[in-house]
Amino acid sequence: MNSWIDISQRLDEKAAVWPGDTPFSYRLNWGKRDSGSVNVGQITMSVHTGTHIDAPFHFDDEGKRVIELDLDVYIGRARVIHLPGTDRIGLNELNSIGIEGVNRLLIYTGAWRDRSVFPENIPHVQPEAAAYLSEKGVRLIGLDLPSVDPLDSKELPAHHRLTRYGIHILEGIVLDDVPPGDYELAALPLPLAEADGSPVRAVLRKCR
Ligand SMILES: N[C@@H](CC(=O)c1ccccc1NC=O)C(=O)O
Ligand SMILES: [Zn+2]
Ligand SMILES: [Zn+2]
Repeated sequence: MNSWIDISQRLDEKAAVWPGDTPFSYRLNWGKRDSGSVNVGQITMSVHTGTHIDAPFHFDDEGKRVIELDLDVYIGRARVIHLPGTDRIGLNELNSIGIEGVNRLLIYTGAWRDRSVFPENIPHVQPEAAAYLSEKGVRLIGLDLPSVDPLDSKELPAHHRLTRYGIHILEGIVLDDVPPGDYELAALPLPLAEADGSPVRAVLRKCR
């Protein structure tokens, strides 16, 4: 039996959020003692907290909402690559590794070290990489970072360009202990009808 590797961030009140965004909270609304039978909780969070996917509606008013996203993208064979110490993910970086025929590409950068603190600086995806990625077959890109664009970007060029090329975005994965190679991935969004993003439980299993 091959066991699944959890590559999701833990969700508790220590989870780092985008500056000014809603903190994560889980609250027991009804205690078993009050209800007589059950504990019933409530969560409050930004959908961009921890390990999550972006729907195009996040950066485009006309873009797809989470429920409209193709599920095939989030389950299936994925390649993990390591780009430690890089400040950008562009054609040079991707070319030197080779990603022919890869449909789901997960990138370890190691740049977000302390996940209880929102990072100050992160590597970003160069928009020019989107065409190259799609030509190679990539339909999902996942990073161990809170965004595919620089944190101070308002235009979000990588988000837009990736989406234009049919590449879906997975952010905040944890690849610290995952060697490069081929895996099966499952990282399904919740069936949120209107949302611009969704938390996911992302898991990998080594392909044999
Ligand atoms: N684009 C970011 C999220 C983002 O930009 C954001 C998330 C929550 C609150 C504010 C945000 N951006 C504000 O400029 C992301 O990739 O998830
Ligand atoms: Zn996001
Ligand atoms: Zn994003």
